[in-house]
Amino acid sequence: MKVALTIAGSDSCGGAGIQADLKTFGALGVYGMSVITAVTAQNSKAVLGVREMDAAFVREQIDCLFEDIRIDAVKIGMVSNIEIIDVIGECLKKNRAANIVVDPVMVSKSGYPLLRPEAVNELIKVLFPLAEVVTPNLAEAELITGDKIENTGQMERAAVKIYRLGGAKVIVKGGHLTEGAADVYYDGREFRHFKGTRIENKNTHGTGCTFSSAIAAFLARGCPLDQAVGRAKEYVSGAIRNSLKLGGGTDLINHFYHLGQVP
Ligand SMILES: Nc1ncnc2c1ncn2[C@@H]1O[C@H](COP(=O)(O)OP(=O)(O)O)[C@@H](O)[C@H]1O
Ligand SMILES: Cc1ncc(COP(=O)(O)OP(=O)(O)O)c(N)n1
Repeated sequence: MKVALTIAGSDSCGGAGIQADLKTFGALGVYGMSVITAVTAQNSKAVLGVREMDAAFVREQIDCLFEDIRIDAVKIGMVSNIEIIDVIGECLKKNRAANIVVDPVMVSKSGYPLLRPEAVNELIKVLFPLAEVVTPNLAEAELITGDKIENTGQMERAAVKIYRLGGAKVIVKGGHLTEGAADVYYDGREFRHFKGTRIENKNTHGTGCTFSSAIAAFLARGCPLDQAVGRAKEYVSGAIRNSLKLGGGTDLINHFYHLGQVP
C-alpha cells in the first residue's frame, strides 16, 4: 500500500486539517500518517482557539516516521509559526522527502488566523522550494503576490509570480470566485484550467485541505501531477455535493460519499 503523510493542524470537528487529510487518504486507498503542528478548537461555525505544538516535538514526530516507514507523498497544511516551518524544512530536506504538496493555509473561512503574520515570508522561503506543487486559494495568492485577483487572467498572472518564488508548480484555486469554480494550474511553461461546476451551497469547510491531500494521495499512487490535480478536483466536488448536515453552522463535506455499503 502507498503511504502519505500529512503535516498540519488538528480540526476538532473533523472537516478540515489533519482529520480531513487522513479521511481523504483512506478514501483514496492510501495509508495515512500524521504529524500535528497545532490543535484547534473548531466546529462547523467557527475556530475558537489554537494551541501550537512545540517545534522540537514536531521534529520528533517527523523524524521517527522517516526513520521507520517509506513515505510516498507529503501534504503540508497549517504550519502556524516560524519555528515549526524551519523544523519541517530541515526534516524534509534531511529525509529527502518527495512529492510534497504545500497548501499555504493562512486564515480559516470563518476569518480566524491559522498562520502568524510574521511567518508568511518564512513559509514562502523555506517550504515553497521543497514543494512539487503549492495550492493557494484566492486570498492566499493575493497575500503572497500583493495583487488583487478577481478573474482567471489575474489567477494566471499570480500563478506565474508564485512559480518564480520557489520553482514549485502552482494551482491557484478558484473556489471563492463568484462564478464557476475553475482552478488555474501553471507548471512553469504552460497553463491548464481545471474547470468545475460551481456547487451552489456554502458547505465548503475543509475543501482546500481535502483538495491538497487528495493531490498528495494520487501522487503517492504514482499519478503524474496534472492527472492528480484533475482527479483531486473530481473527488472534492463529489464530497461537496454530498455534504452532511451535522452541526449548526455549515454542512460538512462527505469524504466517503463514493463508498458503497459500510462493512
Ligand atoms: N462551491 C464550490 N463548488 C465546486 N467546487 C468548489 C466549491 N468551492 C470550492 N471548490 C473547489 O474546492 C477546491 C478547494 O478550493 P477553495 O475552496 O478555493 O480552497 P480553500 O478551502 O483553501 O479556500 C478547489 O478545487 C475549488 O475549485
Ligand atoms: C486545522 C485547520 N487547518 C486548515 C484549515 C483551513 O481549511 P480549508 O480547507 O482552507 O477550509 P476552511 O476550514 O477555511 O473552510 C482549518 N480550518 N483548520
